Amino acid sequence: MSADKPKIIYTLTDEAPLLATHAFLPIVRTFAGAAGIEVESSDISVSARILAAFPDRLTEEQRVPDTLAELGRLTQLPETNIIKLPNISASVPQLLAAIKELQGKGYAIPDFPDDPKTDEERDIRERYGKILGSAVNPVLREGNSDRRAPRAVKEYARKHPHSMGEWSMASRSHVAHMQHGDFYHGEKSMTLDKARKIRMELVTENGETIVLKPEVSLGEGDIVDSMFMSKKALLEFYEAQMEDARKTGVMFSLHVKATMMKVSHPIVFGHAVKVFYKDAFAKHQALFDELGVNVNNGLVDLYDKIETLPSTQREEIIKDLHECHEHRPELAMVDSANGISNFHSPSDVIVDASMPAMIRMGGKMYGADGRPKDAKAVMPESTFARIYQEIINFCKTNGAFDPTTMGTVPNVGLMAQKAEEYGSHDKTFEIPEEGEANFVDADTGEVLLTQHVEAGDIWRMCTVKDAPIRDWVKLAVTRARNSGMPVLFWLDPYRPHENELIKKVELYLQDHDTEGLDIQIMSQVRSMRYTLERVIRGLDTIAATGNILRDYLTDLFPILELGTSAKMLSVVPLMAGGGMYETGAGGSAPKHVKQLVEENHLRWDSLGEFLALAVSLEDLGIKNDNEHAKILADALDAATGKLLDENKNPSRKTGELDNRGSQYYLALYWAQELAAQTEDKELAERFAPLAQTLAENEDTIVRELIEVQGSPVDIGGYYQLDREKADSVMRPSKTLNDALASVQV
Ligand SMILES: NC(=O)C1=CN([C@@H]2O[C@H](COP(=O)(O)OP(=O)(O)OC[C@H]3O[C@@H](n4cnc5c(N)ncnc54)[C@H](OP(=O)(O)O)[C@@H]3O)[C@@H](O)[C@H]2O)C=CC1
Ligand SMILES: O=C(O)CCC(=O)C(=O)O
Ligand SMILES: [Mg+2]
Repeated sequence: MSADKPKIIYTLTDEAPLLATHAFLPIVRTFAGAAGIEVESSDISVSARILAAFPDRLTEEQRVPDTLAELGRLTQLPETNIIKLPNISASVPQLLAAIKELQGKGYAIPDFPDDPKTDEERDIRERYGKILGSAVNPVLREGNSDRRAPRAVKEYARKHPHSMGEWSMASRSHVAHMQHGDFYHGEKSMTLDKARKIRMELVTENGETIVLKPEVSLGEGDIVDSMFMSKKALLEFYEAQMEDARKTGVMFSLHVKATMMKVSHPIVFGHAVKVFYKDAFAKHQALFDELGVNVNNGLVDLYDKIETLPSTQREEIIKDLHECHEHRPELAMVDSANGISNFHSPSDVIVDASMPAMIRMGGKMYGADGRPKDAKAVMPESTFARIYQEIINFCKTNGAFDPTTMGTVPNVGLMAQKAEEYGSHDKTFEIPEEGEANFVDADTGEVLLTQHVEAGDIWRMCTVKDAPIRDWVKLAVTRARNSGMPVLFWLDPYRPHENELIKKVELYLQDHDTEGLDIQIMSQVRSMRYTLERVIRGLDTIAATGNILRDYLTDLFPILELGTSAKMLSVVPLMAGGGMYETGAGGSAPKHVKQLVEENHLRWDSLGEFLALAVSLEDLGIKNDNEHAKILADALDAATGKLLDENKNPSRKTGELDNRGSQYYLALYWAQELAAQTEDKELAERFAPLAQTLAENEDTIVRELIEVQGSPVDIGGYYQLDREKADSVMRPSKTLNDALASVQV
């Protein structure tokens, strides 16, 4: 293989996207290979990341390289081209399940120490800590985010609108957030006048200094925030909201992002569970402590830990838990058939996807009886929760959005170099005792920002570097120019952090030619209102937002506009010059894996991946001056358009065309486009036979892909698939496989 052969790095991730890759990668390799492009896979699944963390516990054959670290290094090189599929951002219950599966497969990795006591346990806990939550994205996303629905996708949604629940003026659904004592309330922020090393320390009431983070190095012009959430205020808020929901007879639901805010939100989640079941906790606290029950990991943790108890004792606890429901509101359910409630696990309800689903369903969630009902959506932190109340108000007044006429809301999101909450993971602390929580200049001893905190409060530092802000502003201007759409910066001058950002945005906009562009800055709530007024008139508006709103809005609008965020194009122009091409915003869809395993039907839509690959190839073509890559990219774009026109997306129902069938049609149209193009005769000739074989055998291939459906399949694991088994499940058409294998590479 020549050293300078252009290369795409294709990530292997988890769950549904990984299964889809088993079918799609051979297609990609066939097409790219014929054009002289190398496609290298890189396993960043949660299981691979676990194994990479414990080489000392594994045999030589079992060891795997630290691919994430390697990919992180590559993001710094201008030639890097990565296709990044959604991966599991693991909660503790997911991590525990993955560990158990790997141990069962003979890997001598250690148990997860929830409450480490020895040095060895602390070391293990630290290694696992790096795998938990959003561990991949902050490393790879070394650029800002550009997410949008391409025109063809938007037109498809207009022609084939998804279902939308009705909204009524009488809907009782609403958002509840804290009014004081949350991160928004007490936030302090500053732009650094010079490069500084900052220490995070707590000076307790009795004068002791506890260093929580010895040093964070920041540069001149970087923004740094200190914020805390008061435990006392949080508990009072939960109590009041639960009582309000009970009295008014509306269902209670909790929406957090325990994966991305992997330190703070599990704590916030755990408090909700403890308040809801406070009588049972009061009665059994000593036993729960002894058992090491930690409901920050969900009620599932409690149920697992009491498994070891004698049955009478266990049943008494369960009875006491059930009794709490008598004095509490009805809880929203994740899986009513199996009694799985919103409190079961912190990663079952993830706010970016769960709130749009509720809004799409006319403001409803499922109750214990399996019926959709109005719900109180509790999001303690008010900083971003307010946007959801604004859109709910809008729907109550104007009714549900109409996908056939609504405008589109692309996003330009600030996230590079661990911007904002992405960088807070190792700078978030649960405060051990009352005192002053200070940011101190490690060289001069100067106190830069200070907060008065109490035991149990959550205190954190968020930072955003200056260079990513410049890059974000540039990306927003470029998108405004290329799309002709107005850009709104969703920034709230009352929030100290965003006020610092506003100053920079105003300054850096001056570096660009903005003549004729419509660029405005508005607070989040006003931005939402302004955008929605345009949306219902069919007008498009780019949202330029910070990292959390990037995450929230890039599920919210696509889910309303397209039915799923998986149909979106998601590009990360890496600041060092390379590119990362992601697939929509949708997650890794555990429910889809269940359907595949039980019925051999994969409803996962790989459209986002097709769109990402086309841009990746285009970029490769431009940067390497590689005509083949450009032709492949154009042909793939056209093929994706045809796929949408012909409506060959996966069906949700077993027995109909699924992900594999959709990929077959993509390969057919792609080969046909290549065979038909006249720019490169050799490439046309290479693909003509494939186009012909795939077309001639359409009935056979589709039959082979559909007739296997309907019965369970074995993929050899959940977190670590058996590659061969997964290949055979995901590639059941011999005719298709032979046709692909016949292409000369
Ligand atoms: N970029 C990344 O790496 C991301 C990773 N995640 C991770 O994914 C996991 C699950 O996240 P969660 O938020 O619960 O979301 P899910 O993956 O469960 O997605 C929510 C729903 O959206 C629909 N959906 C999502 N993607 C597709 C697709 N490609 N084709 C068709 N439908 C799709 C499915 O609806 P239906 O079931 O009705 O078919 C799915 O159940 C978590 O571990 C999370 O951290 C989440 C977001 C981004
Ligand atoms: O980083 C994560 O954990 C989730 C990312 C996500 O949901 C997104 O980027 O849309
Ligand atoms: Mg998201």
